[in-house]
Amino acid sequence: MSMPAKAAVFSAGSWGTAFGMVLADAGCEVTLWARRPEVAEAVNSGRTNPDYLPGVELPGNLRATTDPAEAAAGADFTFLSVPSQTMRANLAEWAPLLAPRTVLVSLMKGVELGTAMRMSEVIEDVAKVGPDRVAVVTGPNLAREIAARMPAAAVVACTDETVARRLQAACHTPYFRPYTETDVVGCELGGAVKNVIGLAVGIADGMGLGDNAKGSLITRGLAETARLGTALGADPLTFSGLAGLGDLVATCSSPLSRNHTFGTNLGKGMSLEETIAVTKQTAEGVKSCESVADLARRHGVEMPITETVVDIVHEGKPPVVALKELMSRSAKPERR
Ligand SMILES: NC(=O)C1=CN([C@@H]2O[C@H](COP(=O)(O)OP(=O)(O)OC[C@H]3O[C@@H](n4cnc5c(N)ncnc54)[C@H](O)[C@@H]3O)[C@@H](O)[C@H]2O)C=CC1
Ligand SMILES: O=C(CO)COP(=O)(O)O
Repeated sequence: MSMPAKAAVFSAGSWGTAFGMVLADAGCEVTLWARRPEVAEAVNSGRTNPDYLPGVELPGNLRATTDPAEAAAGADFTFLSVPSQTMRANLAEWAPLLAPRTVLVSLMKGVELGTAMRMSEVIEDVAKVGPDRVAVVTGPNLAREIAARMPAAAVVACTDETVARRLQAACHTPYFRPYTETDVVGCELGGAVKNVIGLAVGIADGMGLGDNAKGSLITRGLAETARLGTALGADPLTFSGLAGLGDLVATCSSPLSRNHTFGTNLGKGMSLEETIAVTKQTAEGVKSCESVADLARRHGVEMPITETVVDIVHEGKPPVVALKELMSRSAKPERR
């Protein structure tokens, strides 16, 4: 019988903890790194993480530590689940501690501000590893539903398909069904841009614009995601899969989504400061809307919904004005 895979998960937020649970249920030996001792203590002694997943009983084979070296030791897979904008600094600290042949797996959905780099690019840059040692997990995976062991599919992507298959085996459970993919660029962009479109849909919901507006924003949002992806070498078909349409539908229809909820609050008339104050967890689109817009401008790609989100969130443009401008853009064919 082969040894169970060893997994390190950095860190113990909503998704790190829920995904740690998936890995544990799939038979991996999992160590979760937590920033705060009280979180590690709650996981180890109480089998809970009340700050991030209240009411969820964690499996006994999920251990936590605040020592990054202990978490990283001997891991076949090292999962990274911190806010995208702190990842570079976090990984710079952890890189010397990583197991020599570990595969680094991004669970994150963001684009770095300033560099406009995807998370796998930041990982390669900081950890000095090739693309065959870097993978991504993405798809319609709201942490609270996964933690309740509700069924979901996902994508595990790596340019090296053998690595993707190993990762697939490491996280396949009766309630979590991962599919392999080699289009890492498309998978990462799908996840990062859906957070921005999730904000846009939330704003529309908050304004009471109805379900036709929602369907229109989801579809046109997917069109601009695919336009950016194609310019960056992604396979356009990836965006009609779990990493694109699947994730977009889950986020844009769920009150569990932080990005959707953030947008809804803005659309209802809350100020940015008030909205940030009531948002307890990471809503990646708030920062990544700027880096996605930056990436699009660098490649000469038009992303009107993303630009509108930047205007509303960061430039203080009233949503009613932004709506009027979006609707009065010049008429054009649906596909071009
Ligand atoms: N929550 C969800 O349903 C899902 C989230 N994701 C992605 O997972 C990533 C993490 O998100 P969540 O776990 O939801 O966020 P969260 O806000 O629940 O947890 C963030 C974690 O990062 C840690 N953290 C925050 N600032 C840090 C810093 N400066 N240095 C080190 N650690 C720091 C926190 O202690 C916490 O453990 C994001 O990129 C998100 O888009 C992906 C799929 C599902
Ligand atoms: O990525 C997610 C679901 O797949 C979670 O979305 P939020 O970050 O908006 O909560």
